[in-house]
Amino acid sequence: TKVPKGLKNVPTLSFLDFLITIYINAGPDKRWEYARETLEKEGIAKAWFDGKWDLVVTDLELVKDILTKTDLYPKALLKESFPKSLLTQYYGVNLVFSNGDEWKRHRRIANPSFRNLPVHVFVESATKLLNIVEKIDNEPIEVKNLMHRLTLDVLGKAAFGFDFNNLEDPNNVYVTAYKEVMEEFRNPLYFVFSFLDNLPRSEATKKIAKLNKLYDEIVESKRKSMKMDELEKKINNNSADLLERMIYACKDPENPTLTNEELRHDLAIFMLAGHDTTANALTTILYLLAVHKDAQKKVRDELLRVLGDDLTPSAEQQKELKYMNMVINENLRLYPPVAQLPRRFSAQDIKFRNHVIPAKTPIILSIYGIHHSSRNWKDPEIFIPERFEDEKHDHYAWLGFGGGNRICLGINFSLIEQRIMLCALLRKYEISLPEDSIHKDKLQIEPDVSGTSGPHPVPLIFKRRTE
Ligand code: HEM
Repeated sequence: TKVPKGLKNVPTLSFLDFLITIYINAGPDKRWEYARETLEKEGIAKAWFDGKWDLVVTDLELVKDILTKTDLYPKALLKESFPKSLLTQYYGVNLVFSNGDEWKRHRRIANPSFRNLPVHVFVESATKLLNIVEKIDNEPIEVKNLMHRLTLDVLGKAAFGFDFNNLEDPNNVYVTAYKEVMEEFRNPLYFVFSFLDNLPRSEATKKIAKLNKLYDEIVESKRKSMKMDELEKKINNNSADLLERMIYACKDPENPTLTNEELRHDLAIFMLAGHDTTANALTTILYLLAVHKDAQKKVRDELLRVLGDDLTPSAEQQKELKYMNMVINENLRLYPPVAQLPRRFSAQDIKFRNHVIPAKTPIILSIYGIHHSSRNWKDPEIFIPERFEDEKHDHYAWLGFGGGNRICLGINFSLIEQRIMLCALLRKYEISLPEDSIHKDKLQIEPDVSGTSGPHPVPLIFKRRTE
């Protein structure tokens, strides 16, 4: 396709390289290898994708503009990018994929729900996790699967009071339905060639219908049966889930309300935004601690000093877990679970340096690239938690949770969940990587067609501590 005039002088990422990355099932790390030289030098590049020219961005000045001027750079909505896709059927318009007033309506209802976090849910799941690990002392346990089961349980309970019980029952019917739907979404062909969405996918549609029915029933029954004074009580004693808090917020005459369908789409996106991301983050952080024994010891010493036997750090204590927090940041820098932000596009022609980004150009912000660029970080491939000691880095060089007003709503949710799981595991276990691990030299990362990415399965050994 013809290159728009304003993008003529923007360097081009090779389409052949792109096809190779699809063919070899490359993760964000391998894709960055192909793009690194161009993007480290220029900060922007154009890439042909699905019949259009996309702009890939790592330049921090432009990144700041994109994240702060959301009217100039709205998000591409699913129904616009993939009109007939299963993704659109399942996620619809929601808190993550919406713009302007519609987004404000969702965010206003959801914001207060994230103020009090369900620490009891985290602790309950941490206890179940320990029960599982305890039975397999000193043998490799595949951590990625375990962390996905754990965070699915946490999210189900915290978001809508549903116990997937995936830690204890890996083949629960709803878990299977959820996994199968996610598998359908992962097919890269549908991202690259969206015309394929015109073909019927009846099996996949049925699976989605099953999950939608579950969410719908939960939303409807809560809306109908919950009396306001009951809800208020639950909110006051912090036992209400996110959905109940959102339903309660809808009743406030000051707030615009959300329909049952909109709430269902929010639940669906919470499951993706909150479960896979934190699961991948926990997996990679456990891998890093298994490989960097000195860091593991420092995190453990610190948590024993700050918390002793307690499993529920207060807000004060969480701040005191300084080294753990640095390791959490460094983990999200090295292995950002959201490797690239959902696409934005330019709402009008935008001047940038000597280029003019034409209106409607799809824009991809590469978090992986920003986190691994030697322009932003010294020795970007090396694990150095201390680099976060005095937060000297550029504000937009670390975007683990995004930035600007579309910044992640679940930051504290995820951070507290991660801290509690690390406290639970490290206090009792010494973690190490088996000698024959495929990750021995480097963590092997899976493809990231949908924007979220994580490692290939990571078996780790948990040896009970004797001290
Ligand atoms: C390590 C874990 C997590 C990571 C790495 C992560 C990352 C992100 C990123 C990068 C964004 C920005 C997306 C954009 O600008 O287009 C985002 C947005 C969002 N995240 Fe998270 N997230 C995590 C956990 C969670 C959790 C636990 C929840 C909820 C339970 C959550 C809910 C959301 C929501 C609702 C948004 C959309 C906010 C908006 O547009 O107003 N996230 N997240």
